[in-house]
Amino acid sequence: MAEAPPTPTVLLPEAEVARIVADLATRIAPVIDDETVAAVLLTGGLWFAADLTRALSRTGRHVRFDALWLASYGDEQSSRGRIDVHAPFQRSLEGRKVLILDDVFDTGLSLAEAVRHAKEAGAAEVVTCVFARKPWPKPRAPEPDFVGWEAPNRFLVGYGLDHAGALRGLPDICALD
Ligand SMILES: O=P(O)(O)OC[C@H]1O[C@H](OP(=O)(O)OP(=O)(O)O)[C@H](O)[C@@H]1O
Ligand SMILES: Nc1nc2[nH]cnc2c(=O)[nH]1
Repeated sequence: MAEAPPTPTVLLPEAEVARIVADLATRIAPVIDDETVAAVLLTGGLWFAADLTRALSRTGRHVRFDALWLASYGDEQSSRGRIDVHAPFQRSLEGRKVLILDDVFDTGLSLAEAVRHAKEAGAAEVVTCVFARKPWPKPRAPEPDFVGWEAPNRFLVGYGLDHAGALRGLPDICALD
């Protein structure tokens, strides 16, 4: 029989997640406007993007929304170092400010690729925000403009982060290692 997966250890309970998202919204709202396109990186960024856009609305900032479906990890626990584009942006970004949202920043390859796609699509300005940033021994470029939480160097699950497609719906952020 297959070995049971390790039990997730809670690192950031959902109340802390909510507090961090609300704080991010108050920091981001002044640097964007209602013409800004919030662009989520699918799939993992979906939970954070849903919460952040609602938190922005509570501050009176009602952004547009789009998605870019990138995949670098597949079902692995480390980056394959190659980014596949499963689905491009759906609407024109020409001349717009774009707020790219993702759940986690690790090697930085996904965010760099997303910024490149947004600029290629004609974005006038690109602002980036990740919920969690993991440590990395070498410089990463670009660093996100906004970071919610400095995460430890562990394999994270929950709040969009998956283990081979599972556990994304955990409301807390947990470590699986
Ligand atoms: O900084 P990086 O090393 O590029 O890692 C970050 C990316 O890894 C995860 O995506 P993944 O490719 O696993 O796809 P997913 O969104 O479907 O989970 C996560 O959602 C980020 O987009
Ligand atoms: N699920 C998951 N995906 C990642 N992508 C980059 N880092 C991580 C991580 O810690 N967990």
